[in-house]
Amino acid sequence: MDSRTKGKTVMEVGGDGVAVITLINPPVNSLSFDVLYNLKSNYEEALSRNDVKAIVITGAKGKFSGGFDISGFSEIQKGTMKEPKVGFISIDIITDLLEAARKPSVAAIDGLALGGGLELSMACHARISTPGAQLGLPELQLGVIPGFGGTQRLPRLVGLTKALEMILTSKPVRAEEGHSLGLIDAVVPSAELLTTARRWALDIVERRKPWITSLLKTDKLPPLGEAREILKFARGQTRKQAPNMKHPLMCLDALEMGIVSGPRVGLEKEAEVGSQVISLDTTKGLIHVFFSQRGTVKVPGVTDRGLMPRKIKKVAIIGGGLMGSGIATALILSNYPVILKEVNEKFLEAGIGRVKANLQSRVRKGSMSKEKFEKTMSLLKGSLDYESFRDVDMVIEAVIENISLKQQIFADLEKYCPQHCILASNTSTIDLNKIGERTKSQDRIVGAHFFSPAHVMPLLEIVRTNHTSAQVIVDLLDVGKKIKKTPVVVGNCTGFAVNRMFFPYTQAAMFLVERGADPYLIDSAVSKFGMPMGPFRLCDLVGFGVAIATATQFIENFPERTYKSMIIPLMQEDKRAGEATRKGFYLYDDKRKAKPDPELKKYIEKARSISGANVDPKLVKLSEKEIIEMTFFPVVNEACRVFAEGIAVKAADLDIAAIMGMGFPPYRGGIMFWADSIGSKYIYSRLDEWSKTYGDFFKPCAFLAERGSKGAPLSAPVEQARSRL
Ligand SMILES: CCC[C@H](O)CC(=O)SCCNC(=O)CCNC(=O)[C@H](O)C(C)(C)COP(=O)([O-])OP(=O)([O-])OC[C@H]1O[C@@H](n2cnc3c(N)ncnc32)[C@H](O)[C@@H]1OP(=O)([O-])[O-]
Ligand SMILES: NC(=O)c1ccc[n+]([C@@H]2O[C@H](COP(=O)([O-])OP(=O)(O)OC[C@H]3O[C@@H](n4cnc5c(N)ncnc54)[C@H](O)[C@@H]3O)[C@@H](O)[C@H]2O)c1
Repeated sequence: MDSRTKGKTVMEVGGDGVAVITLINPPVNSLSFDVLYNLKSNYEEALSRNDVKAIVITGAKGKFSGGFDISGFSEIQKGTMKEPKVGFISIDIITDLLEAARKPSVAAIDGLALGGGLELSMACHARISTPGAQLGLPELQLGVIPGFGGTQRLPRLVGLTKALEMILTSKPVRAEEGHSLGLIDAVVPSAELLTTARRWALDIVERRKPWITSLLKTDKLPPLGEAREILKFARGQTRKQAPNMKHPLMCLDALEMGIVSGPRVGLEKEAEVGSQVISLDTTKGLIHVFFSQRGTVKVPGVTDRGLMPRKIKKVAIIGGGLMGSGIATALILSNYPVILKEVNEKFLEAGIGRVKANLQSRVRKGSMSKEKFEKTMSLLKGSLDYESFRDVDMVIEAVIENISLKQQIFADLEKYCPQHCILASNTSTIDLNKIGERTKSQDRIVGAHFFSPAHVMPLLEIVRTNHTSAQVIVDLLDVGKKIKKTPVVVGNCTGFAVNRMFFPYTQAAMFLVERGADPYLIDSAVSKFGMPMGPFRLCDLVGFGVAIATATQFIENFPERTYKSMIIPLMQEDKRAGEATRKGFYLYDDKRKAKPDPELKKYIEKARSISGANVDPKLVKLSEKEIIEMTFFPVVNEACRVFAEGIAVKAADLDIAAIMGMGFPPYRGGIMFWADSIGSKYIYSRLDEWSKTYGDFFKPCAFLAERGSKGAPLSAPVEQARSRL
């Protein structure tokens, strides 16, 4: 293969008259333009050869195709690649050359057929798949739309309602379900895939099997009036669930056009819309997230050294509270045997009970069978001492946030655990060097910072000190992958990456409220921006105890940029501690529904009199845009510090940390990507102005000042010398 080309197809013609065209573009046989143009020429050859009666399309190495090559979108966005004529691939090649051919084709699907991969297969005249293969159109998740005919063929194969569900949720179905839906014609074992597909193709030629053109099918489509109603409902839901994104509605336009005006017009609309969505800002953000998420496991100086992860056969967890039980759940769900240690029988029983409850909720929802529940629970053993720690490969400490307790535990672990054992802590804020101070095992001490609830939240911050060995990081990255977390490797400091970014966000909100801004308007603006909830609703959810404990760490470590507000401590004095006490910034009813509380004013006024802050008429009347800037620019400022200090090795890691740890909207690409879309110059000038009026909390850091003065992107790499990793 030419090193400049990305993938190819190969064609082999058998003695039976079947041409097998194989898609080859590792690792997932994505459909790059090179693959697609190769496919076109192979196809033309197959159609012109007299010794070819039928065609089978398949993918190399157990995967049909993961869809269009996503890097192609980035290249088109950057202008480094020219987009082909609108409709050239979907209409000229896939429809007019392939589907309308006078020789039939069958798709032989192993492993997966996603996005453009499934769309290509739907243009074939039959589809044979192996069991368990994943079939789906996940394009909306990337900010694009199914653009190789998927908006037209999927509803015609599986019906409008199911097609909408698959497209709007981006969720794939397994081959067995695909078979019952009519998407797949037969499911056969891997070893029989090609022979069955070849035979099927010849049977179509011989008219022993039907020659089905998906685009012309109408039997699964509802009558027009009903279809319009279904689409109207889908539009309403989409507007509610994705209010800041245009591409899902544009996708529905293409789908509707095909139903109302026929599939050819639908294909044209799909091609037009497909090309328009590529340049949307939200699409740029989502595509950036796709690659950034996969990039977090590439850590310079760690993962490029040829180290192989060691096998972790058994894990011990210390502390079966909220976090320990969640971590245990995540591990046993991925088949790791786990020992859970607690202080006494009562706490141990409670911890195991929490793990059980986590799994039982899956059984109740039907996503876990009773047998699987029993089997999974059998991987968990309780313990009250360290005797059973003698053969564990990794320990994760998750006791309360108390330095001397953690120091004692790590000293004990050094005595009982084998020498190779990884010693991890789930601390949210404490310096890991302090935790390991009483040991000689600094090279195997690492942070494994999970987020609550640990068995649900997708992020794992892997915290590395200057002493942690690369091998330990490689091992933990592997565990992270096995338990289906997205790991981000960060350096050691108070709050690491996520909590450091989180802190100024709530602080800024408190600052604004003390100067007269309405907390409920702030929450509403932040939710509209795309966060799952505003800062005040979040404080209520997390609880004021946690909020105060975290604030204390920040006041101690970063006093020069901490805004000290008394609102939360004053409420806590009055036994208002957030949602758990049914009173915080909001009042909560039995169904946990939040409603504004007029009494809140009282606490704000009292806090204002303590801090000496005055109501500022400008801040009382902030627009939504100004609220977003005043709450998120301080976050950008802190993210810049984290980046400049080398706590994060790549700006894109902070994007993923913000999305998965803070709930920052993925379609904005993450905190640094969003900041660059606004421009460093503007962010710097706003913070600089506020710091002059309101004090050092807003003061732009040196990194932001330097880049802002030049208007340079914040995400451009920091010189290696300054990076800590
Ligand atoms: C006009 C166009 C119309 C069309 O309708 C649009 C589309 O088809 S849009 C597409 C619709 N399709 C989708 O949205 C599917 C997107 N892909 C996925 O969901 C998962 O990657 C998949 C399930 C396939 C494998 O999961 P896994 O086993 O956990 O593995 P992994 O996730 O770690 O990936 C391994 C490597 O493969 C890379 N790569 C993967 N796919 C693509 C791609 N399409 N392209 C390029 N690269 C791709 C990935 O970056 C990574 O590279 P690296 O350098 O090693 O970091
Ligand atoms: N709660 C969160 O949202 C969150 C998120 C991320 C990280 N963390 C961190 O996780 C850790 C645990 O937090 P949590 O919320 O699960 O606390 P928790 O109070 O719910 O649980 C702590 C558990 O540790 C047990 N324990 C105490 N000493 C022990 C010992 N010597 N041996 C065995 N067990 C012992 C306690 O009995 C208790 O059950 C803390 O370091 C915290 O900072 C918490």
